[in-house]
Amino acid sequence: MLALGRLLELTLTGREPSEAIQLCADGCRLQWKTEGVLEVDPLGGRDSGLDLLLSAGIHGDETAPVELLERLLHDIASCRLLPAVRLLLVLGNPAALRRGERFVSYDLNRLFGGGEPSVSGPEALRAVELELQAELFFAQPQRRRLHYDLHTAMRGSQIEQFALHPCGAQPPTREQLARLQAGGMQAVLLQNGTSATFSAFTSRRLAAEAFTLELGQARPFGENTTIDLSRLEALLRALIEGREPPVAGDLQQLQLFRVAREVVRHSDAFRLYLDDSVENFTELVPGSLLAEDGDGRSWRVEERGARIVFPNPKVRNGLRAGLIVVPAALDDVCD
Ligand SMILES: O=C(O)CCC(=O)N[C@@H](CCC(=O)O)C(=O)O
Ligand SMILES: [Zn+2]
Repeated sequence: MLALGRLLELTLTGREPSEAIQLCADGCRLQWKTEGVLEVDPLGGRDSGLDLLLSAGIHGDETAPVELLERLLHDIASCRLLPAVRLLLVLGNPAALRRGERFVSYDLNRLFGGGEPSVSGPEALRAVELELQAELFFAQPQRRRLHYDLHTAMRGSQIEQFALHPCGAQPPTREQLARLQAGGMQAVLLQNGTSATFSAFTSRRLAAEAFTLELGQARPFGENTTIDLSRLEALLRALIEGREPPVAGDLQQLQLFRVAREVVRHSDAFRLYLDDSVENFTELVPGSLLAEDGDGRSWRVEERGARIVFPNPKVRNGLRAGLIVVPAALDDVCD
């Protein structure tokens, strides 16, 4: 296998490759762009016109999707997977991946598109670097742009694999949803308002079809045996080879939700009245008190069918401490 096929090893050891460009025997070209970022260009005749950005490890303790990207790259670098797309592979936060922690000094996925101008440190620099890499990659006109940002969650989930549609993006199409369903996603959560995530950046600023994918519970490297990524892996292999898999028109199996309210931690007085064992998508009791903060702020459950996603009282002040979500209908979501 070509040395550039070992992107994870290079990244975890903080080494630069001795050659930044290598050619596979079948003619595809691998180019190391910067730490954790590798571009794959197909042979001219095999290019399907898709620019595909796959990112993982934006949070350094979410390793299953990093292992998935590494498997795909190994197969590309040993000519077992023949790309027919331009592909950018991104290991988001190398310093945090080396520590096995969500972040080093600030959550990287809150810093894209100038999310927190006052924040400095390694993640602020990395956000700018990844924005630049994504901009360069998606700079070619007349091509289809697709970005999946792969994550795993801190908690267990009643719906194990789901996609988040970023704030500010065009409503998803039925075809996009069907593709996600084909990749094993059981639900799609539509967000509104603003957000400074990587997928919101590529969708809003770079006009990519972009989704964050949640793929199970976060575990350290080598301990991801209970997460089944087979459907997503099959979808990604098909996309990479330029075989758009047949997408079922029937979206009945796919659950849809929208964010009704965001719970934001404003101060150290913030209290979340949910047990640590509560899973994502757990139904909330109508009328119950969900959280309180200083200045008399409180969140009481008002919405019918409300569920909680990503509850986390330990975030920094000013950041999201949970999402109250409600069911949505396909006809209200898509044209
Ligand atoms: O488990 C959690 O609390 C968070 C899991 C995670 O990292 N989720 C992403 C979602 C990004 C998005 O909203 O598109 C995040 O919080 O950054
Ligand atoms: Zn994450």
